[in-house]
Amino acid sequence: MKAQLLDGKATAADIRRELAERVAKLTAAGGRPPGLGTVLVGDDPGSHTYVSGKHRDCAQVGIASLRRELPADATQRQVEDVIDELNADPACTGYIVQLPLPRHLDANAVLERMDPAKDADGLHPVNLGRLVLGVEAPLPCTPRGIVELLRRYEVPLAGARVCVIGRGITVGRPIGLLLTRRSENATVTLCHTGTKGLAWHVREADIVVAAAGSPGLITKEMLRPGAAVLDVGITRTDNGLVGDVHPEAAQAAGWLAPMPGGVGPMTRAMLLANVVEAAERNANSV
Ligand SMILES: Nc1nc(=O)c2c([nH]1)NC[C@@H]1CN(c3ccc(C(=O)N[C@@H](CCC(=O)O)C(=O)O)cc3)C=[N+]21
Repeated sequence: MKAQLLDGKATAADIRRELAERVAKLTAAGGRPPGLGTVLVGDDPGSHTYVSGKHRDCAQVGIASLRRELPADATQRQVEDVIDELNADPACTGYIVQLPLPRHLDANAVLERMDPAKDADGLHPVNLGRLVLGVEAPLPCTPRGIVELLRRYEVPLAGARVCVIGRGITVGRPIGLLLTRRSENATVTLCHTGTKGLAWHVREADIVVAAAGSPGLITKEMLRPGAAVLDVGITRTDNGLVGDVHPEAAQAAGWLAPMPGGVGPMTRAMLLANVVEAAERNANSV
């Protein structure tokens, strides 16, 4: 039996259509269109591709684009000046700082300087804190995209055993906070490079979120037959992009969000959703 596809590409396209209608409503009322800012430092080709994709998505939905690019040797001061500028710019509804930043820069200081109300990534410490507290705030895009994908395909979450592999700030750390809310009610185990007996933990899981960045880490033999498997790993190799889930794992999985075409497009769609929601909040507060 082959796994049912969790089609992130098609689902993201549906979400963009829904968001385009909400943007049209905002602008029909005479408001200015929402604007997404991106701050890109350096010339990592992967980062450039991602940022360009985000602006293409914006154009489709009616969100204006504000691109800010700095050279790889930009100083902390120069990056923070751009942050201050976007915080003050009324045309910028929300923005992201593309990660990772070059190593000589202090990424945490940059993130803390952002206006939390303009944090389209949900990665500002105040917003991560609100997530812990259960206070409404922009949510981290990849975890939100994963939950949305599972919901739309009606993968059972309540009581499900979820195994997350990877403790990164954008995915592994925050996703447990979303999935263990009362509204989702899953039970989450967070595995990482220090985990003993990874295969055992994966085998217990109804849902596996592979976000370690380790090519082919999750094999068919590790999976509980019928498990939902979401491949969030992306490793650039000479043979193109490789995910964390071994290609043969599809034979054991009940559902599969592949890479590409799974969680990546959902991440981008949730970024747009965070911006549209921020614009709606602004419209309601004037
Ligand atoms: N501040 C910040 N926010 C981020 O959300 C963020 C970041 N920094 N840094 C890098 C990672 C990575 N990331 C991806 C988003 C979409 C795809 C995506 O759409 N992938 C396509 C394939 C893309 C391709 O072919 O290159 C897919 O999976 O189908 C991939 C990766 C967001 N990130």
